[in-house]
Amino acid sequence: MTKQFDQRHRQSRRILIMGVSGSGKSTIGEAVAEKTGCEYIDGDQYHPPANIEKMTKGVPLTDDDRQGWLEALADLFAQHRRENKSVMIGCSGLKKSYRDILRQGDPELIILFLDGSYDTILQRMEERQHFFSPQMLRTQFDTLQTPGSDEAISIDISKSFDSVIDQCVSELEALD
Ligand SMILES: Nc1ncnc2c1ncn2[C@@H]1O[C@H](COP(=O)(O)OP(=O)(O)OP(=O)(O)O)[C@@H](O)[C@H]1O
Ligand SMILES: O=C(O)[C@H](O)[C@@H](O)[C@H](O)[C@H](O)CO
Repeated sequence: MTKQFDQRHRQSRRILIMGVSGSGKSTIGEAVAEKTGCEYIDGDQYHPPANIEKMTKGVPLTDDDRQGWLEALADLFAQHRRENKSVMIGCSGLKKSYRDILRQGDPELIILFLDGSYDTILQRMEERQHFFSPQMLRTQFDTLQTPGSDEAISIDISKSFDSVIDQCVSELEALD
């Protein structure tokens, strides 16, 4: 078991946990946030109803559909930064330009990229109940602009659930 962060000796920080649909943002993000003592917010909660309706019908979102949603998440990062509070937000953040919008909320944003293959993620998606259909996974990979090591910390999600959580926690601890 990885040790908990000692909150007394650490600055607050804002963390984006990103990756295609089904990469584990909600499940891994919530567990990592809990272990590191920070709040977790699922970006899906901030989609306007029209976006959810579109995805439920199997229609991928466009840049325009995502614009206001990304701005709302950037505002959340900014609010936490102003209040000197830590937060982790799960958001696909597929394109560099999307991550640039999110960084407007915090230029020092820490990014964890949940990196996995199409086949691994497809299998996991097929085993869950969710409004986002596995048939749309290909479009997520088509849109994804993989962040380099200068932009994000890459996490290998092919491993077990606990091992992925431990990877995330140790990477964050290493930043302390
Ligand atoms: N390392 C892992 N090993 C096995 N299953 C995993 C692992 N990580 C996540 N999962 C499972 O994969 C599925 C997808 O994870 P999750 O719903 O957290 O992804 P997500 O990125 O939040 O998806 P979405 O963006 O569509 O909401 C879940 O059923 C989750 O339990
Ligand atoms: O940018 C996008 O295409 C969307 O954010 C999707 O990735 C969904 O929000 C989500 O991941 C499905 O639950």
